[in-house]
Amino acid sequence: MAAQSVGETDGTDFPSDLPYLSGFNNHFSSEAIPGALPQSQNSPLICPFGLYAEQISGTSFTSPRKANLCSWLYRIKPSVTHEPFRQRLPKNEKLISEFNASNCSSTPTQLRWKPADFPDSPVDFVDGLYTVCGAGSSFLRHGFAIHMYTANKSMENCAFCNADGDFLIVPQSGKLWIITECGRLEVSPGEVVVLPQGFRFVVYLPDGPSRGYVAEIFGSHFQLPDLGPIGANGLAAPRDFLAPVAWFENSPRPGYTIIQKFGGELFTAIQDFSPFNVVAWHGNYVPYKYDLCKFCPYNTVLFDHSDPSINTVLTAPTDKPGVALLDFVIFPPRWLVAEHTFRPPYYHRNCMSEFMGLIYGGYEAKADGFVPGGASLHSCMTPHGPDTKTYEATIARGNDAGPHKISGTMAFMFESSLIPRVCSWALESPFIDHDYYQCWIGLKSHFKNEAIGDTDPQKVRIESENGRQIG
Ligand SMILES: O=C(O)Cc1cc(O)ccc1O
Ligand SMILES: [Fe+2]
Repeated sequence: MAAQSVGETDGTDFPSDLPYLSGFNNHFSSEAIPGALPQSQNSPLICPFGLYAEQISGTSFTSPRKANLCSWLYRIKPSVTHEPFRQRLPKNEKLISEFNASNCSSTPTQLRWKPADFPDSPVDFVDGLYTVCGAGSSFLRHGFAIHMYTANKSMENCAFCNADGDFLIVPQSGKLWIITECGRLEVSPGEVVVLPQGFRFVVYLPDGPSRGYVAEIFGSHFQLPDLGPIGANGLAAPRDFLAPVAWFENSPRPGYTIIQKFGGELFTAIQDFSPFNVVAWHGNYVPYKYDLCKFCPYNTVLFDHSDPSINTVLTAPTDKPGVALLDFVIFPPRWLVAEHTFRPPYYHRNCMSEFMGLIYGGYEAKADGFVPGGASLHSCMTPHGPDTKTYEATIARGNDAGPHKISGTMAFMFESSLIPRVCSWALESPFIDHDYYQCWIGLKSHFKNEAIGDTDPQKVRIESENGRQIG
């Protein structure tokens, strides 16, 4: 248990030394005013300072203790104090949580997008969100959506609440100042933030234009991966996950709008106060952030290429052991030392589907075309791997390549066991790279059939048809 207190400050001006609570899945306690947290019970008849007690559950009440997530918030007014929800108009047609033939296509084609331009008219985080692909259903509590956003203005007099699932936001450009009901988080590119289902939050853009990626998961929550034979340490350390400390505002906010995403659609409800009125809270269901530079990568130290799962930061499980609804994997700076090994990612077809993004730098498997802010999708069993330039350069370096450090880069992958459908607007996007396939077309046959003593493909075919043993 940890307790920390901060005073009331202006929500639009974050201090540079914002305090955090450290740990993953801890049961935290935090109070912005000492004494605001009820002691020895969750729901006293009268709470300290006349606060309302309100619970937020991230798992069913009866979930096993090790999976159970909930927090108690002690607030000036309860969340229910608002006018009825109404459908938000105009609709954001490009934000969805059901994936079917009316809004999506299924395609095995390798897909790649260039970075989307920042908007030229004012757009905030909510209006800047658009879904790229996904599978399953928020209603059925099984599935995921991958969204991206470009925005250039802070949210004003409104807060967002996602009833559908958890958001894992990966900012690529532009810092985010996020106020949540548990407190404030500053999230810069290179850091990621998880905003669990149901929490109200607002996104400010202190640096101006911003772009990034969002993985949304329905019916599961992120965990740290098991470490197996790696041992007790390595990859993302629990203490590097940072949750906010309690912070509240208490000024009247006429016409304040809660924008609730529910079944992929947006609804609004008006209230006359800020939802960031939680003076104290405790629990293990909290927003948190993580700095990817703190990740301690493990990899091969003699030969061959490790599967990317070795660098899993967070995993959202399904009910099948070892099968993820969504893994968040990174490709951080690290030494490549493997001997007599093709060091870039191998050519492969995967029964899982792989969505990739690039935060900064270059990606080891692609010499060109995959740039920061861009994205790629290689779905279930779609072949992919290093582009021709990367292959040829690796072979040219030969077997004697000494230890080499990949630096100044941060690529990531959202990998899912569900097969994503791709949104029509993503397929029709002006940023889609129609020539993506070309990056592999130049891969030549280097086959030398020493047994036959001939490399002419025509002759090799005839020999083989004559029944002679080849290869
Ligand atoms: O396709 C990709 O680039 C991601 C990836 C990287 C790697 O090192 C091994 C497998 C894999 O899917
Ligand atoms: Fe892959």
